[in-house]
Amino acid sequence: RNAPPSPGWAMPVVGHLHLFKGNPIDQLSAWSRSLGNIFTIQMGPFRCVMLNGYDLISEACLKHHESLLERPNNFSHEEIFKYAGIISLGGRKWKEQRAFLQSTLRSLGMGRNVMAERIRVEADYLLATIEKSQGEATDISNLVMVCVTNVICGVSFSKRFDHEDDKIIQWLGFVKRLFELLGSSAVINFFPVLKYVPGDPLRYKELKSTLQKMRTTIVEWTEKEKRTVNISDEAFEDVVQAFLTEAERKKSQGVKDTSLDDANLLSSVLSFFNAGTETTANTIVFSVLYMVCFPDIQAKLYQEIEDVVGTDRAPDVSDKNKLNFLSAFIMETQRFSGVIPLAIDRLATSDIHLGGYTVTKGTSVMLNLDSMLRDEMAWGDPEVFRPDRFLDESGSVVIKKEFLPFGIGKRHCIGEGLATMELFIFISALVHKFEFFSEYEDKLPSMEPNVGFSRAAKPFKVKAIPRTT
Ligand code: HEM
Repeated sequence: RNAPPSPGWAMPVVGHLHLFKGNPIDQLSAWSRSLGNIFTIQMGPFRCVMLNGYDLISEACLKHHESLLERPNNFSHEEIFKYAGIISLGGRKWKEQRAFLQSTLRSLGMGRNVMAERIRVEADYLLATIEKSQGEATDISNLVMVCVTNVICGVSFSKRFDHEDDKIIQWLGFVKRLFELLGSSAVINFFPVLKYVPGDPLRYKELKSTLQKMRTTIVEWTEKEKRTVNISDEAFEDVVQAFLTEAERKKSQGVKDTSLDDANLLSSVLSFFNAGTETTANTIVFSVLYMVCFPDIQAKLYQEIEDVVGTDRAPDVSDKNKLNFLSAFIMETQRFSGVIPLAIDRLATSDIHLGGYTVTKGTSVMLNLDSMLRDEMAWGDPEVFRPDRFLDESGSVVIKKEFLPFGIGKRHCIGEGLATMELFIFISALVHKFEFFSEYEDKLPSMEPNVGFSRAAKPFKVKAIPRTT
């Protein structure tokens, strides 16, 4: 039925899974080169259409948005989110959840700017902890992960943990193990019957118990029972308080059919942790890696801060519009690292006509964000790290339409504002405070990333030497 082309013969049961060779993201890019920007792959029982390039992705997300609101019924939505919360909901319930959370996050970032305050506190802790290393080679990735996790704890339920606190160390252990277990049991996504294999060869039972521990921890942290809710309160300091107040308000108005309930509160907060910590932490760690690998760029970043802000204080959000090279560097870090290569999958709920083909109802639709961030036509030399590509001749910031690391359309990343603020505050504080060097005199760390659900820098250590002012 005028379906987009596929890479070859789909075997019974496995479909095209047998054709994947090496890194799956590279394989998908290779197929887009041979088959074009739209193609079909059968992954076990799931028929998926892969979209590449700005034209098709923006057409799908902007013009056909209403047909792509739902998520497919798959393993991760079922096991991680139990089909609840902002990431997994679809249709009307998703619209309500999204509108509420979006306006709450926006309010937290305005006026007194509770968000910026919380990020600043974490940035100060990060600098102080790195300084304790006294120039010894250190892997900063865990430290950064604790700081961005604390930001999500603060924004969600006004909590922060000391870096040595058992609770946060245990949480990071869960997160690390969750990603490993999602890898080992991924095959269940395509063959659900494997859940029932005796013993636990695919670590499915361990996955379920890890997720249960994560949910219990979040319930504990939100301290719902201890909170008092007053529906006339307009001001709030965190998402949980705003959520409970709005839920109570709806109840008092007799609204019954609402997604503002306990199950969605828990899964939405869990979504913030799952979508908003590794992504942000990995980007910050990549920025330090690139500073080490490109000392001239690192020097230029510091020089700009010295010229525009001075050396007495770290930049704050009000300086952002004057620090054009820093903004360009952060965007190039996001483009070059491509922390999220594929957006979160969607389900076509009606037939969609795209690129001369028909995407039939019931198909999963996957958006290859990498195909835009590394588009040769758009960037010329996408394989080169060059922040200047985001500046014009007069030094003003220019952003190409293909720069979409947070996705596009109504279902794009809800945390974009928070993430952008975090990247600016953390990265500018690091540049201002330290000069970073490779662990070795004669060798730079590898820029080749580890690829899983997201991209991360391969483990590396840096020497952080405080700037003398
Ligand atoms: C550098 C950091 C981040 C990157 C690169 C990133 C990227 C993305 C991308 C590509 C998507 C999918 C968009 C789509 O399907 O079109 C997404 C969705 C999402 N992100 Fe982020 N994200 C980041 C940080 C955050 C933060 C800090 C939060 C915390 C609030 C967050 C929460 C979410 C949620 C809840 C969704 C699902 C939205 C929905 O389904 O409506 N993200 N993100």
